[in-house]
Amino acid sequence: MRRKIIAGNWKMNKTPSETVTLINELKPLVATEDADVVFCVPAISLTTAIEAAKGSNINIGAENMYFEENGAFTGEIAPNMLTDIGVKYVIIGHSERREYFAETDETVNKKVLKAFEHGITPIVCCGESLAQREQGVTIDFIRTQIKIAFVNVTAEQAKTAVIAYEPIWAIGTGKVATTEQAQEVCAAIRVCISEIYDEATAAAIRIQYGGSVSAASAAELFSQPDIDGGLVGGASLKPDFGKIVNYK
Ligand SMILES: O=C[C@H](O)COP(=O)(O)O
Repeated sequence: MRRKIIAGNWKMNKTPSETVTLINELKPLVATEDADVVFCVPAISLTTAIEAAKGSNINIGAENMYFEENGAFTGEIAPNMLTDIGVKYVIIGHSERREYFAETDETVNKKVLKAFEHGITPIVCCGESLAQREQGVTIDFIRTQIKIAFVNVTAEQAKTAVIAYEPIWAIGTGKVATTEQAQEVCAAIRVCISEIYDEATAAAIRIQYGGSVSAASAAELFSQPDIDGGLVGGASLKPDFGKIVNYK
């Protein structure tokens, strides 16, 4: 039985001081022993967030990371800068990074490899556009994203990875995928992982759904056989996130 993992993606929201306030507010609400809870916060707030989350079950993750060790990459964050302060998770290849910051399947793969090299768990994002869904190419597209993201990743590494399936048309739109749509794609991702590796790897890897997850939709989504939790945007900034984490 896979352990659920419910992560908040704060995106570009909250200053460092607002971060302390929000973590203190959410701490008692997200307390659970039944799932891993991760808050992915802006880079400038990581240290503050780690300090504020001390003594709680909240893990702190980054929203992005660069794939080089160090050097002339102005504005980027190296993997050892994250591990040095105790960051355990990093979101990689979010659709907003792909759309606005030119990330590609290839850079996603480089970042995934680099995260594993440094012992950081990647939350690898994939997801189709509305046009792709309407063209009937969703599964083909997602399979390509997954296959490239996992090039040269070992089975042992893949077993510890997290994949977030986020249909782009459902992000921040209030238009959550139906439970059937979300389960269908998450199941297809698991099949893809079993083809790349084996059944054991497919059974171990955790697959989240993301896209307008709310307190109202979490229970049904997270009880699907291939959905192991969620990557939550807007609702992760509100007390509602407590209800999502304790969805049962
Ligand atoms: O990473 C999170 C997703 O982009 C979902 O965002 P949302 O819950 O605001 O739709």
